[in-house]
Amino acid sequence: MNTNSCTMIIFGATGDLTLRKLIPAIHQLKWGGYLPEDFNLVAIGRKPKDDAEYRENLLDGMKTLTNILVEQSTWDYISERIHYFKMDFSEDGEYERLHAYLEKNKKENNFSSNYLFYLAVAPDKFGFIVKNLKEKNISSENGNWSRLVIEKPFGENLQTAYDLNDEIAKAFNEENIYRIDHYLAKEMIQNITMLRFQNTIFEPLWRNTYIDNIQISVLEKDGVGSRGGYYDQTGALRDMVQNHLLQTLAITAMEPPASLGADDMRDSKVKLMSELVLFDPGKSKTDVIFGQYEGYHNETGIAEDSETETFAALKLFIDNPRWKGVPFYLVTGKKLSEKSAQVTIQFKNPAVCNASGKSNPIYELTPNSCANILEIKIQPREGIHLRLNTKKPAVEDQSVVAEMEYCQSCQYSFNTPDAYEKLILDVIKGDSTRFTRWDELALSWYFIDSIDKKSVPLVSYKDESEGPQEADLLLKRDDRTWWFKEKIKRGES
Ligand SMILES: NC(=O)C1=CN([C@@H]2O[C@H](COP(=O)(O)OP(=O)(O)OC[C@H]3O[C@@H](n4cnc5c(N)ncnc54)[C@H](OP(=O)(O)O)[C@@H]3O)[C@@H](O)[C@H]2O)C=CC1
Ligand SMILES: O=C1O[C@H](COP(=O)(O)O)[C@@H](O)[C@H](O)[C@H]1O
Repeated sequence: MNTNSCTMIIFGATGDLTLRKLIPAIHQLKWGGYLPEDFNLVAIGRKPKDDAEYRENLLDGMKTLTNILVEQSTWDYISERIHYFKMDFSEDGEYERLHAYLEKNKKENNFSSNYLFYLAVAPDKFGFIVKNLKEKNISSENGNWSRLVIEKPFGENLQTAYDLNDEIAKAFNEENIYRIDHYLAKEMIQNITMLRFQNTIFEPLWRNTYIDNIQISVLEKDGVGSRGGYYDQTGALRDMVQNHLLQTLAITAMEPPASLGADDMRDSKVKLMSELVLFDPGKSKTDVIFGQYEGYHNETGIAEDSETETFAALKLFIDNPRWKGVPFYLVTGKKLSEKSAQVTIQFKNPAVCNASGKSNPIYELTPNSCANILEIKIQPREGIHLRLNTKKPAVEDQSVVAEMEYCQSCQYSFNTPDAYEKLILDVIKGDSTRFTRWDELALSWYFIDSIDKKSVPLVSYKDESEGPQEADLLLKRDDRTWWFKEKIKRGES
């Protein structure tokens, strides 16, 4: 048995995720020499196509939707191993055909008996597919493995997430379930752990004594595109905040784990997730802002009277001694003026700045520009930005801000693997460190469910703007500003 050989079976293989992320990731894995030799991909879609047409669609998608450089011999190699299987996965009867197809290919074409099932489908389809995989006995035998990769969002709220988890647990053991959150595989999100725990200058300051507030912003330039049907049922809170933003928050704010191993890391994140609170759940109205871009109703698949939020900003707290009193501001939205993601840690003002303000000749800075800032840049540019106060070289004493920039993507751009490459390889190797455990997920839903969505008014914002003004007021009330806006003003990436 070759544990690294694999037959990957993608449900939803004609969809956006497969085109934009999964196939490019397979291409890059092969190009980098990481794809197992014994690899085949069964691509399940309901549209009538043959292999040649499907492979052509994938190649077009890679060329037009991604910026990867398609290498001809790499593409020739993987495209031969991609097999289109027409199937309507909402029909029970179809699974017997799939079973027979896999068995036949195992015998005749040496397909590996290690199965990687990838559910790149709308969340309401997860349970049905998994139930049928189990009932129709589509799994590996004789010491081979069957692993299940489930996309996000995992459920629509705490209850449906529980129901889904129960359904999946009937078919797969926890160690074979890989709940994906691709932000966990982004280089700079992983780097947060290194930065905190491998630099003596940060960890002692990582607490309310020294930190004023933390901001996590994930902004997107694109609108909903071809995903209107899915997105309109989901909204920004469930599409982005429940998973990517809360996971980023957990990694930023968790207590030091006992080790950097999968379970210790996840134990620390679980503890943190259990401590998330809105200042006052009754205050969803003021501490949560929902927006919708003006052109949203013109997108395909959007209900005429849709009130789905495409922008969400919120202020929350972590109820533990380390973070008591420190607000965390989260923001995400579509159709904004730029695509970027960052975590910004604003330290407290130095005493001299607070005490004297403009009357002190040393500090002619405004309180905002006085604060030390540590910015972890996740995308598009990966890196770290640190803002320090220094003395301006002059006869008189004056301070000046020194902006220190480390551009990681400038140094490593060609070698940095995309998140999906790392995640697919992790599944093939059986390493679940970068995946979400059930208890983390349940707690994140518990927090999201505490937001009284109905009490939050929906405001409109201009396409390609910086979001609704109401989001500014959320910080202005606290005498603060969004750091991502400061960056846009200065034209930084
Ligand atoms: N797109 C992205 O950037 C990201 C997506 N995700 C997650 O990935 C999952 C998939 O998203 P995405 O690819 O965007 O969704 P799409 O709507 O683009 O794709 C869904 C796919 O499922 C297929 N499908 C639907 N019903 C059936 C059926 N009964 N039988 C066979 N095939 C069917 C569709 O086929 P058909 O074309 O015939 O309708 C389509 O190929 C979601 O859970 C999403 O949250 C996560 C991160 C990023
Ligand atoms: O999970 C999702 O993520 C993408 C954004 O991912 P990124 O890696 O490009 O930042 C988002 O567009 C999509 O709506 C959501 O489902």
